[in-house]
Amino acid sequence: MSAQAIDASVLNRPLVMCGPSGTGKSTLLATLFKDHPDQFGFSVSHTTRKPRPGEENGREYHFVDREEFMDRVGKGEFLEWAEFGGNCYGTTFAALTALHPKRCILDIELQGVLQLRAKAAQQTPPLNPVYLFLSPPSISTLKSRLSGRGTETEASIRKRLDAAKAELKYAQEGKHDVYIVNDDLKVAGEKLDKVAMGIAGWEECGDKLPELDLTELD
Ligand SMILES: Nc1ncnc2c1ncn2[C@@H]1O[C@H](COP(=O)(O)OP(=O)(O)OP(=O)(O)O)[C@@H](O)[C@H]1O
Repeated sequence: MSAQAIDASVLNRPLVMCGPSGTGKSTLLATLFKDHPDQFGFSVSHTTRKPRPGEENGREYHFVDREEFMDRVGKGEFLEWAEFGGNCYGTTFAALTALHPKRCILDIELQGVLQLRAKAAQQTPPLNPVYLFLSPPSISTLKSRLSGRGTETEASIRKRLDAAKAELKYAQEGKHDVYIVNDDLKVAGEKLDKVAMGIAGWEECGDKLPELDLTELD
């Protein structure tokens, strides 16, 4: 545990990790979780896709059929949901509550962030997430990280770059609480640590969003 003052009230606020695919969210979160075991929790999402070998209901996902999923959508249980490739995916408010007293970390895409923004304040008790945007230092770095990861096809990289454009455009509106530029992994990691642990001064420890030319993503 850090010797610095911790703002306890902030730990009740879900931390929403935003940022384009390939910026380094998973890499930084893996270090955060390793450095602070049992302090944070990732919510288990619901999906209508079939479990893959080795996946367990309630661990990787809550696996449900479309009828149940839509029933839950109708009841307003999801803080965000979307359909990808013919399957539905979403996060319920209950999945967040289940993590208590661990601080909940959400890694969601722009559409999810927008839904969460619209619904969070209406919950009882109201949810007051901290929205953190992880920015690449440049568009060329983002591209090279995405292709360097070796996990994506050309088509999937194209899709991710299109989505990155929307993510970055939205970030430029200045609506996130904190921006961190992931240039040097260690420096970015220290900042994420401060924000996630709610260490006094976390709101001011971020970076200025770099001026990125989004046409480089065309
Ligand atoms: N600061 C950094 N310097 C150099 N390479 C980095 C840095 N941060 C991340 N990377 C590398 O960039 C690639 C993308 O990182 P990562 O998979 O964490 O991105 P992500 O934002 O979680 O993407 P997705 O949303 O698709 O899961 C990885 O190969 C990772 O090792």
